[in-house]
Amino acid sequence: MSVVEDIQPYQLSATRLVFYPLVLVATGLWLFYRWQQQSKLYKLGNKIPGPLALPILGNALLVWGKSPEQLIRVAIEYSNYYGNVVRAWLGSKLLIFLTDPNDVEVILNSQVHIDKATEYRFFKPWLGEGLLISSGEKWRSHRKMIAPTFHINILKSFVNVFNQNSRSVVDKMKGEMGKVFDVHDYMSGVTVDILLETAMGITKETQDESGFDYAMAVMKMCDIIHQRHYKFWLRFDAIFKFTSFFKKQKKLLDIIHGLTSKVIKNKKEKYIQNKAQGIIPPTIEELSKENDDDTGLANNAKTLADTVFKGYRDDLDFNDENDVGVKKRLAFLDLMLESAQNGTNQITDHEIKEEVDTIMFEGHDTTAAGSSFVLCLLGIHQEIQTKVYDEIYSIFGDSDRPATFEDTLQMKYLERVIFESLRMYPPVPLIARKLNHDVKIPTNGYVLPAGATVVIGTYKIHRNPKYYANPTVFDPDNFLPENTQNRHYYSYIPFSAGPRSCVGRKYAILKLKILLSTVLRNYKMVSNITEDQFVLQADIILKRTDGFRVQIEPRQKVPSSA
Ligand code: HEM
Repeated sequence: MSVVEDIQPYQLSATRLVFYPLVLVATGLWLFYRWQQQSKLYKLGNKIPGPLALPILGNALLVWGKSPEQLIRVAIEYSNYYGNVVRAWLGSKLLIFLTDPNDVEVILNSQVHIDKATEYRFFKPWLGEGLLISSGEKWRSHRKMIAPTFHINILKSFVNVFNQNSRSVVDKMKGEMGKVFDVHDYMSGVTVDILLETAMGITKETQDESGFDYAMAVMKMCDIIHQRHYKFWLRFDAIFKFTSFFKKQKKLLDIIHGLTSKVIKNKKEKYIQNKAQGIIPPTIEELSKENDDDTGLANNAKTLADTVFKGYRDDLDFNDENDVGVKKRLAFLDLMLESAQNGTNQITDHEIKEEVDTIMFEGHDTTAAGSSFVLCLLGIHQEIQTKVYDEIYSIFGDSDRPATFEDTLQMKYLERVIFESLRMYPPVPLIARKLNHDVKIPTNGYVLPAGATVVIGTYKIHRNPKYYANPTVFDPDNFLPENTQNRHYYSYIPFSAGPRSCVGRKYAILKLKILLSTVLRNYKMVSNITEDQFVLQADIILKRTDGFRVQIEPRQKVPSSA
């Protein structure tokens, strides 16, 4: 019997079933690869240095299965090896990493390259088309409307909210005396409480169970989005929908959106009732122009931040110095509702909800991580903590009085400490943009093609020895005026820069000064863990996966000279 006769009919059909589809898939992949090689994206992308890419997969294996801690190490290694412009292929997706301030300026300072990368889509079910992820005309008009709600006069009206909540977290931390604990838990809790009040007007007194549930839901949602960034399979909606994370996300979003919608509805009803009685709240313009003669700070109001960020040319510097003090306090939500009702801005209730949700997210994880890093660093660098406390003592003595806005202007060394901490541990370590047009950058005249995703490595830029003499040493003097004045503006971008920079920058700095000074007036931070033991994770927000572990001791309210 011949060999062919030996093969049974069912074996032949099985061969056909497996073999032909395989040939078809392989041919399809090969044709795709050939087509890809001819594309402009591919040709321009491959002129940029980067690791050897496999057909179809590109460099995906370099990141496959890596934990967030490993990813940050891989990114730094490749950037050290290939230089300031590095390309990588994730399948057919081109990523270009930039770490030279001159190149970064071309992207961030542009009015054209303002679209966010597709990775930001994980926020969409939560934030909708809010400021962080929207693009085009919608982003432009909302930015124009929201930036003025962060006017320094409006921020000043939040000083008491910052004080009360800072005092309250100090009381809560008392139970940790003598133990090693994760200070991020406390910083995260107080940040959400402050945001509930400043963004939505929900105070401790008016806050019922739903306020607490909301705070927990915001924290858990951040966690799910973190998971979707670093667990590769969760990136695909088709898979994510069948996981327990999806069910959890649905429940959390019901809580978050339920509360925001309820608050907006109640506030709108109240606004209409008040209006009928002739009670009309002040407009954003009125609040921004208001002058309080009693503080007399006009010429004194410039801070280090004004110098450090002055080269950004963003929309946050509307003549703040002339405006001092404000008596009325309105949450961002009230201001947006008011401007929609009085016809100044065209914004629907749904859009207001998206913007409030966005502020709750953006304002939370960033400042919680920022404040936690500062407290850990001060626990490690005792001599710097002593200097910070001496400055605080010179402002407050041993009193327990709350901080005023004027006090925050005197916290010059603390401000340098905050800036230095944001340099070494920027809460947003990466900024990603999708290019819709080709763009030429100064480094080697490379042309970055439309369709590529540009990833700006803030963490790496901040540790460039060309701009910081000892980049890995925590040294607040990096922000002495003589050291900042000639430094490239884009070598320090914790809040991003240009038209899409952080709208909450001034809010964040003011809040951090009050919160941190209140904690330090009551406790001495202590840490046995040194910086080289920090385990950092690369993610949307830079955190320590080993936890922000510190100890606290009661503060002896005396200056070091006593
Ligand atoms: C230390 C604290 C903070 C840091 C380091 C920080 C950093 C940033 C960065 C880097 C961006 C740009 C993100 C990107 O392009 O992908 C951004 C955007 C933004 N931030 Fe912040 N942020 C902080 C605090 C806040 C606070 C407190 C708020 C609000 C209360 C806020 C609201 C926003 C909003 C709404 C955007 C989007 C702006 C736009 O696209 O036009 N941020 N932030």
